[in-house]
Formats: sequence, structure tokens, C-alpha cells
Amino acid sequence: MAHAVTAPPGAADPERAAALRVRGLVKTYPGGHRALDGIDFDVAAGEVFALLGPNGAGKSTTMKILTTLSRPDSGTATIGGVEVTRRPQDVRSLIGCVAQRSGADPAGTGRENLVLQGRLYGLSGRALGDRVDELVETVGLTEFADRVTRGYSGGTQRKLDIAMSLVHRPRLLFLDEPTTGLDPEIRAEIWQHIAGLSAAGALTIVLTTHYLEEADRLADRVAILDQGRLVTQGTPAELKDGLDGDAILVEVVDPEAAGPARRILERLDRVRGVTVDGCTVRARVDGAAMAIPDVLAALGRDGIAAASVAVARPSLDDVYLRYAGRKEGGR
Ligand SMILES: Nc1ncnc2c1ncn2[C@@H]1O[C@H](COP(=O)(O)OP(=O)(O)OP(=O)(O)O)[C@@H](O)[C@H]1O
Repeated sequence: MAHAVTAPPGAADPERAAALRVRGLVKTYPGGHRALDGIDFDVAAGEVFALLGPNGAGKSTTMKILTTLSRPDSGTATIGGVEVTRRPQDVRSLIGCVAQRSGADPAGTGRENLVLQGRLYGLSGRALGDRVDELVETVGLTEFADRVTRGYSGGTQRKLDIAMSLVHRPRLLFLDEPTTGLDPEIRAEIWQHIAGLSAAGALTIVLTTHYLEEADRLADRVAILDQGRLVTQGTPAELKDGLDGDAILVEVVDPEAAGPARRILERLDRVRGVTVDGCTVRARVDGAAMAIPDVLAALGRDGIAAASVAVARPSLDDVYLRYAGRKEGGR
């Protein structure tokens, strides 16, 4: 069945076109909490697909089921046409996983960890050595490969985790919050590696993230989960274009005034989804041309001076606010 995941999107047999096909997944934890309430989505071969959602939305639960670590109450998931719950062993050879916690042995070097991982997947001898060398280079670990991983920075550790997940040449890679907690520069570097992996071949990538910018830059398509339901999915451009109204950015002169400005805007008709970032207050409005004078007048009545007002292109933040109802906390 391995050929199934390499079939191009839109091939005659839809089961073959999808690298991942999820239908009606439901998961209720002991105690009765329904973490997944029937979710459906497809990921085409070669796509980067991002799952977004607030804390507790069900992202990790979805990842655990798809990576065979947990079983759904009902519903199906097929990877390259192989049913995840029926043939978990076969699925494991098709997928690579980078969990939130590293699985590397802290006492071993990066290279030793990669060799061990390769052996677990049945590689040995020259083939294993060549694969390890290749991966060390691919993820930019050359300088650190022969050092003990205990001393690795968060970013280097992540690179090793990614390299370990790729040893057996999986068709589908799952990354659960691959850049959470990393410095912005390291995050950008990891994004570059992930983008490179996807561009280099037939690798399909499913990732969860709290960084909307990450999803916007990396993902061909995104899906937003909220309270166990998939509330929307599409390409970042489709989702942004599908928003009604305009986004406006008001720059207040005094950063202390940003919070009060937010509360003032929230009270106005035609204004919604108000967020603050430093001196910038962002909101969605129905008809910017009509709304901007009202916004400025309302701020002026409370003595708040605006340095500038601009109409902005909607961002994935606006999409997120529209569907998940609150601003993403990880930024
Ligand atoms: N083992 C468990 N037992 C009981 N409830 C659980 C368990 N794991 C998760 N939950 C609950 O299920 C819901 C979904 O959790 P999940 O970890 O899938 O969310 P998430 O979207 O990954 O959140 P985060 O972004 O915080 O990782 C949450 O309400 C969580 O408290």
C-alpha cells in the first residue's frame, strides 16, 4: 500500500490521493470529557497541514490517535490507505513523529541517538551510516552531532528530534508544536528546515502549532479545532479572503492607552475581534470607511490620541479570532 501515499492529489481514487484521511473521529476521556466530537479532514500527499486551536481544543488527542498512541471511540483514520486502528504496526512504518517531549537519550551523542533509532527500524551497516550522515547535514546538526545531547540548546534538540523522526524515510511526518518555547531566530530556522523537507520530496507534514505566523508561512492548508470540533479549514489565503468586513489597525501614541482603547472599541457597533499588540490596536469592522471616523471620535472623547489608522489585509489572527473566538496565546 506504500504507493498510495505518493499518488498526486486529485488522482482518480480519492483513497489513494489522500495521504491522510480522517472521518468522524470521536474520543471521550474517562470522566466523560469529549475531547473530539467527530472530526473530518483530508491531507493530500506532499501537503503541509497545520492544526490550530486553543488549549484543550483536541489537537494533541488527534495527533495521538493518528500516531497510533491512542484509540478513538469511533471514526476512522487512514494513512496511505492503511487503517490506523486496524494496522497500527504498518502505520508506524509509514509515519515519523516529533512529540512535544524529546525522545532522545540525554547521555548519548546526536549521532548515537540517530544510529539507535535507525537500528530500531531495522537499518544497519553502511546504509545506516549513510542515512545518519545525510540527516545530520539535512537538519544542520553537523557541528553538534558528536556531542552529548544533554548539553543541547532547545533548538538543537528539536533538530535532532526531527532527524530521528526521519531515519526510516517516513511518508508522513507528525510534528506536535515543533517550535514552542524556542527563540524567534531558532524558530525561523526550524521553519526553514521544515519547509525544506516538504519541498524536497514526497513528504507530507501534519503539524500543530500555537504560532499563527508559523501556520501562515508553512502550511498549504490549515484547520482550526475548537472544543473537539473542526470549525473551519482551507488554505491560509482562502480563510483570510473568506472573512467578512475589513481589518483596521489603530496606532495609539501612548502604549498605556492601548488597553483603554481596546475597551472603547469593543463597545462600538460594527467593531469586533479587538486585540492589542504594543501600541497597535487591531479590530475587524464592517466597512472601514464608515467605521474609522466613529473609532477616532470615540477614542478622542476619552482623550486617546491615535498616531495613525490603517486598513490592513486580514491575517490568520483575524481568522482565528473569528472561528476560535479569542486571540492565540502563544505569540
Ligand atoms: N488523558 C486525559 N484524560 C482526561 N482528559 C484529557 C486527557 N488528555 C486530554 N484531556 C482533555 O481533553 C481535552 C483536549 O486535550 P488535548 O490535549 O487534545 O488539547 P490540545 O488542543 O492539544 O491542547 P494544548 O494546546 O493545550 O496541547 C482537554 O480538555 C484535556 O483536558
